[in-house]
Amino acid sequence: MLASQFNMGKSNLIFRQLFDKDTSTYTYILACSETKSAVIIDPVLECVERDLKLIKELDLNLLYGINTHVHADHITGTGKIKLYPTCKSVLGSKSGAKADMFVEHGAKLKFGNLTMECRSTPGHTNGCSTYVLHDQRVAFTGDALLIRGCGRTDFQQGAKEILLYNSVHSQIFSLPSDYQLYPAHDYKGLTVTTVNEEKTLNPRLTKTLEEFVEIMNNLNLAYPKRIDVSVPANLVCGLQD
Ligand SMILES: N[C@@H](CCC(=O)N[C@@H](CSS)C(=O)NCC(=O)O)C(=O)O
Repeated sequence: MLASQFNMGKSNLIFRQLFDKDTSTYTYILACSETKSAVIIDPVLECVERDLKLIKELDLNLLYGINTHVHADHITGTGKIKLYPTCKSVLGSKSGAKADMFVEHGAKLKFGNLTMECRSTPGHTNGCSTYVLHDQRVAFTGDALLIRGCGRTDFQQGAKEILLYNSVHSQIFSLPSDYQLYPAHDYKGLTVTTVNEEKTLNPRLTKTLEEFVEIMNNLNLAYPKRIDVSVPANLVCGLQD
């Protein structure tokens, strides 16, 4: 069964998980089935036509284009999606980038009869946010927590291993263990995890803080290929000329 067909708690959530294979990025379309009010999380510029086509086919009314953070590996699609008349771009208040709306830790975003809580989860970047739908028992973790991994901590705002470790433990691992977690990327073909799975199986975040710092300092990842174009564009929300 596809993740998008799971019945997640209350059934008034329309849920679609979309994938960009060039950057291994997940984009999510979420909507209230009663009102058709919708949000899109982490759209990729090159996939905007696909996303808007689906939004139209499902007869949704897009309210928010949310970026979980300022991405370094791809240009966000929110600048282009904002051409959709009712849509406002949304970013965490500590992101240091442009957006129509900034959300603080603890803020609630409503779309139709659904409510999403914003939790600040810095470390990969300063403005990283995780979005939680408590009634549906799901959270969208951006790059803070990946399936059996986590976002790197070696660029943008510098070495932030301790910050990321504390963010994940205090804001994501503190959620009930059955909550499903959807990341912004997966590089191994996985689609979804749970709080319990990551609390017990994550090879980085189950370690002590000292061990975590050591692991993160030895990832030896190549810089994202498109970082030099992506970050400047995303600082202005990927806005189109
Ligand atoms: N090869 C990709 C970039 C891969 C990468 O660095 N991914 C980031 C998230 S996107 S900035 C990351 O945090 N990875 C953590 C990990 O453990 O893989 C490219 O060139 O774009």
